[in-house]
Amino acid sequence: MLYLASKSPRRRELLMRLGIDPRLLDIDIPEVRQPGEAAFDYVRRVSREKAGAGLLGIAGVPDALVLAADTEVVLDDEVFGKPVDSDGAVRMLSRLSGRTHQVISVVWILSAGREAQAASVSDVTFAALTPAQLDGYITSEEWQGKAGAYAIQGRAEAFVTRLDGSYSGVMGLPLHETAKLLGKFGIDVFAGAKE
Ligand SMILES: Cc1cn([C@H]2C[C@H](O)[C@@H](COP(=O)(O)OP(=O)(O)OP(=O)(O)O)O2)c(=O)[nH]c1=O
Repeated sequence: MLYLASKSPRRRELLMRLGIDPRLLDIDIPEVRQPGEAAFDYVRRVSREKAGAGLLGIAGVPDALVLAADTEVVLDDEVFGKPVDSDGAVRMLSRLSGRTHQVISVVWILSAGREAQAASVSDVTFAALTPAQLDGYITSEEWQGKAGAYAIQGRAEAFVTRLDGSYSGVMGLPLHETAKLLGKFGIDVFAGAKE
């Protein structure tokens, strides 16, 4: 049985695209980068902690696999998580405007006896945003709950002049890497296996 340790509706939708309908685990991990912690190490750690918290929540369930992921936006080695309010969103989007940033997603699968992980790093280039575009985007509220204050799967795709990497990875769950990872645990998404 596959459990998804995530509150993100996007991650569930993306897993369902692979034909998997996971059980959901509600986890809440503090996302705080340690001083001196490299951006990539931070994303890996948080992803691992989410999976670990999920596994704790179902301790004793036989054959359980827990999948979790973390996605962060990185610019100039600064990690942009989810903005706390609209001012924070304006600050992040103003920084991303006219520049190329990285989106790092790490997927982690954990079972009682085994774990494996995969990462996806994408380069995303934004056009220079006009004040009107920025205002309009803030009003749309699509930035809420999204790393870097944007969702590529919505209006913000119109900001993107170039994407070098994984679209699903930017959205929160890189499907190529996830399918490969599931294969290591005996779940072949192309064989129609559901769990
Ligand atoms: C950059 C980007 C991020 N996002 C989302 C994916 C993630 O939900 C979120 C990044 O925050 P995360 O901390 O990775 O995930 P989350 O808090 O939403 O969910 P959970 O920890 O319970 O799994 O940003 C998009 O939906 N589209 C995008 O284009």
